[in-house]
Amino acid sequence: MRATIIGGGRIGRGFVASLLKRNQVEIDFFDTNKQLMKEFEQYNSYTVHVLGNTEENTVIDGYHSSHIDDSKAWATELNQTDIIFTAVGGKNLTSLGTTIGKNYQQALAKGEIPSFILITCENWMTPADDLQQAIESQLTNEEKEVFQNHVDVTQAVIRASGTSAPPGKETANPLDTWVQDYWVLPVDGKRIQKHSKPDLRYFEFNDNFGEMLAQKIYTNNTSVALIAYLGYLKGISHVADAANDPEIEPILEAGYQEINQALVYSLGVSQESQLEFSRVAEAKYKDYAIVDEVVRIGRDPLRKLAVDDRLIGPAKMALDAGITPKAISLATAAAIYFDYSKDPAAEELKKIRETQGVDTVLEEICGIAKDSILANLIKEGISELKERQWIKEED
Ligand SMILES: NC(=O)c1ccc[n+]([C@@H]2O[C@H](COP(=O)([O-])OP(=O)(O)OC[C@H]3O[C@@H](n4cnc5c(N)ncnc54)[C@H](O)[C@@H]3O)[C@@H](O)[C@H]2O)c1
Ligand SMILES: O=P(O)(O)OC[C@@H](O)[C@@H](O)[C@H](O)[C@H](O)CO
Repeated sequence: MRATIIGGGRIGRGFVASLLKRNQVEIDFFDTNKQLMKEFEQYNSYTVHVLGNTEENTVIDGYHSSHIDDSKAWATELNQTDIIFTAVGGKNLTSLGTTIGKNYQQALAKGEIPSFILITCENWMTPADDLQQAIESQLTNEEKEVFQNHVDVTQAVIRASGTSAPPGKETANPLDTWVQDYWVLPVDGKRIQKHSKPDLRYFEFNDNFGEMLAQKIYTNNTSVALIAYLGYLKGISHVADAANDPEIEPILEAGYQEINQALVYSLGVSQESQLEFSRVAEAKYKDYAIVDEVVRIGRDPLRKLAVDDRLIGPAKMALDAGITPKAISLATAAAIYFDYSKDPAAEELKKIRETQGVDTVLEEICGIAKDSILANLIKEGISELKERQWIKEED
C-alpha cells in the first residue's frame, strides 16, 4: 500500500507517518516549505520520538518528498497512491483543494482516472466538506462526477499531540519530531463509499463519527487553549506546568464543567461520553511527560478567537444551555492579550487591540456584538486578569 502525506509537520511526518510505517505503508510527502524539502532529501531518514516511551520510537525512512507545486510529481502520485492524508492546518484546505483539483483534472485530460481515499487530519469543523468543495471548484460537472465516483473524501480526529523536542532532548536531525504515546486514529467511516475500508492497525473507521470533531475541538482544544493563554500571561512556558499551576487549575476545572454541560446540551452527546472525553483531555494536559509549549498551543490567536472556533464556539453553546461561561470567557480574555512576538497573528491581534480597542477585537475577530452578554463576560475577564496582574499593561 502507498500513502501520500500532504503537510510534513508534527502531525504529518510525526503521528500519521508513524502509524503508516507501523503498517508497512510506503510514504510520499508533499509540502509547501522548501527548507523542509531540502531536509527530507538531505537526511533520508528521521525518528518520531514517543514522549515518555522511547521504546515506541519509529524510524521513518525510504520515503519520497516533493514540493506541493511539482505537477510532474503529482502526475505520478495520483495514479499510485491509495490514501492521501492532509495535515496542513484547516485554513489551508481551500488552497490545497485547488492544487489537488487542478492536478486531478490534468490526469483526467490524459485519460487516467485516479482513485483513492482522502483523509483530512485537521482541527477543523468541516474539513472533508471544505476540501471536497475546493477540489470540485476546479472541475467541470463531468469531471466532478468522475471524481465523486472514484475518490472518497473523509476526515479523522487527531487526539494525539505532536510537539517539538522537549528541552534538552534536541537532536542533530531537524526532521526528528515528538508525539504523544497515543495510537488510535478515528476516521469518519460513513464517508467511505467507493472503496473498501483499508485494513490498517490503529485506524478506527467509525460509522457513528457524528459530532466527534466538534466534541474533540470544543473539549481538548478549548481546555488546552484555556491552559495555554492563562499560562502565557503568567510567564509559564509549558502546558503541564500551566495545567498544574495552583491558580490556573481551579479555572480549568470550572472550564471543564462549562464545556461538558454546553456540549451535552448543544451537540447531543451523552453525559458519560463527554465526561470520559474531558477526563482523558485533562489527564493529558496535566501529564509532565508530554512536553508541549504554550506558544504552540496559542499560535494563530486570530483563528482561535473566531466565532465558531474553540473559545467563542463553546461559550455561545454554554449560554444557549443556560450556563454562564465564566472560565471560558477568562480564557478568551487571556487570548486577546496573547502577544507572542514570533507569531505574526499574535502581533496583528496586538496591533488591532492597541490601536482600535477590545470592542473591535470582539466585533471583528470574535464576531460578537460589543454589548452582548458574552462580550461583557469577556471584558469582565480582562478586568479580572488585570486585577490579578496577569495582564500587566496600564489600560
Ligand atoms: N500538533 C498537534 O498536536 C496537533 C494535534 C491535533 C491536530 N492538529 C492539527 O493537525 C494539522 C497540522 O498541524 P501540525 O501541528 O502538524 O502543524 P505544523 O505547522 O507542524 O505542520 C503543518 C505543515 O503543513 C505545511 N503546509 C501548509 N500549507 C500547506 C499546503 N497548502 N500544502 C502542503 N503543505 C502545507 C506546512 O509547511 C507545515 O510543514 C493542523 O490542522 C492542526 O490543527 C495538530
Ligand atoms: O493545532 P492548532 O493550532 O489548531 O491548536 C493547537 C493545539 O490545541 C492542538 O495542536 C492540540 O495539541 C491537538 O489538537 C491535540 O489535542
